[in-house]
Amino acid sequence: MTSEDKGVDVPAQRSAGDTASREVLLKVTGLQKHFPIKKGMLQRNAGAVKAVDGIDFEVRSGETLGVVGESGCGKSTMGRLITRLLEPTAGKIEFEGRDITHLGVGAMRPMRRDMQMIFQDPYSSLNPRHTIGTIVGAPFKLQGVTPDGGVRKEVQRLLEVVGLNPEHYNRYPHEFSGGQRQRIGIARALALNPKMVVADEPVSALDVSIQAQVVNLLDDLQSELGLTYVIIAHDLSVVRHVSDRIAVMYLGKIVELADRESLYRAPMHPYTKALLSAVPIPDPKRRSVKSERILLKGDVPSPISPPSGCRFHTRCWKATEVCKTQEPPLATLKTGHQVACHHPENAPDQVPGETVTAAAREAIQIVEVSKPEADDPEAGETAADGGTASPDTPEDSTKE
Ligand SMILES: Nc1ncnc2c1ncn2[C@@H]1O[C@H](COP(=O)(O)OP(=O)(O)OP(=O)(O)O)[C@@H](O)[C@H]1O
Repeated sequence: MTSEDKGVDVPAQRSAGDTASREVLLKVTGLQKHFPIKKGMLQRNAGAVKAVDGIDFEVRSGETLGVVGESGCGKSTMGRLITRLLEPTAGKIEFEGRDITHLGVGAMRPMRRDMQMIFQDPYSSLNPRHTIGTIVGAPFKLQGVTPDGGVRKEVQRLLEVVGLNPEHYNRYPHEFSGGQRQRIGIARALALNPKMVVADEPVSALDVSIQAQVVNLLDDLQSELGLTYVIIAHDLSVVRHVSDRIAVMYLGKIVELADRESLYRAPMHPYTKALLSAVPIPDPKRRSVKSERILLKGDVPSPISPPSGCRFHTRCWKATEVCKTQEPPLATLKTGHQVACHHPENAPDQVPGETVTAAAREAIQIVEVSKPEADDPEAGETAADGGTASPDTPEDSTKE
């Protein structure tokens, strides 16, 4: 997010090319997670929730991969799979070239130092009965590690790194605001000096005025500590300025994966185009310009029985007969830009000559929205996002 978006200073935008030459830290191939549905006294198998249904991607050392998509598309499940908090149904996960797909708890323990997770809800992810000193110091205990200078000193250093007062070591989570609690979660994640951090909706439970501070903190920590991030978010405005590349998920699949610039400038998947139409325009000169928002009319189908062919065809305004029957592969149609679509935007049609179905003509509603004035940045974010942020402490006073 820009200073125009949020009214705060943010680091300069990163260049996607910066990380392209770095080594691959995480490689995911054909990853699946199907949650079985059991029914009746005998707990018979009655199908499965196909939460993640065959995804491939890589994350390079030092880069940030943003993962976006609507609620229920499988983002959190993907995050828990790659950090091995969940056992995959199929596919392969490699970390630094090592196959970790089915490592047991014991074999994973040393790997846990290198991959950490930050959770969405800073209220429920911290044990209310533990002091923040105990919470942030817990990873040392779990790993049986004593840092130089002792746990207390290191925890206090970590609290300072994330912008909290080290003197608050003995305080309890309820004494902190939402933004401060998320900083505690970040300090805990950093304790063992990880290589990769998976942040699952790290700011969506926070007030919009505090979201930028936490995103900026993550960005600063990445530069200082050389971290690699996978940042999960349900809307594109959160990951916009911190991601090098962005993966868009829909019903358990990656439908588009591209360099940030390329994705925002010329999205290829109609679903991405619809998501982007809800993101505020960051250019202050164009803020008051009217723009069109694409409202997808249909509900998200069930991941228990996703639609045949392209999973998005039931909500897509470009769908043709081939979309109903043939699943489009995630193909590289431009350098650094992969898309799974028979009729992509901003690229040659992969199945030209097909006619749009009658249902597709009814699939969307175009709404003209006036973008808010430049001097009211936060109003813009809320309006365009449908006001999704929940109330929080009004100011995130750190180091009080
Ligand atoms: N333990 C589970 N057992 C059964 N189904 C599950 C389980 N965890 C997730 N699911 C289902 O898998 C699908 C994907 O869920 P997931 O939480 O990964 O999506 P998400 O994109 O992160 O959504 P949200 O932003 O709402 O968390 C959903 O339909 C969800 O109900």
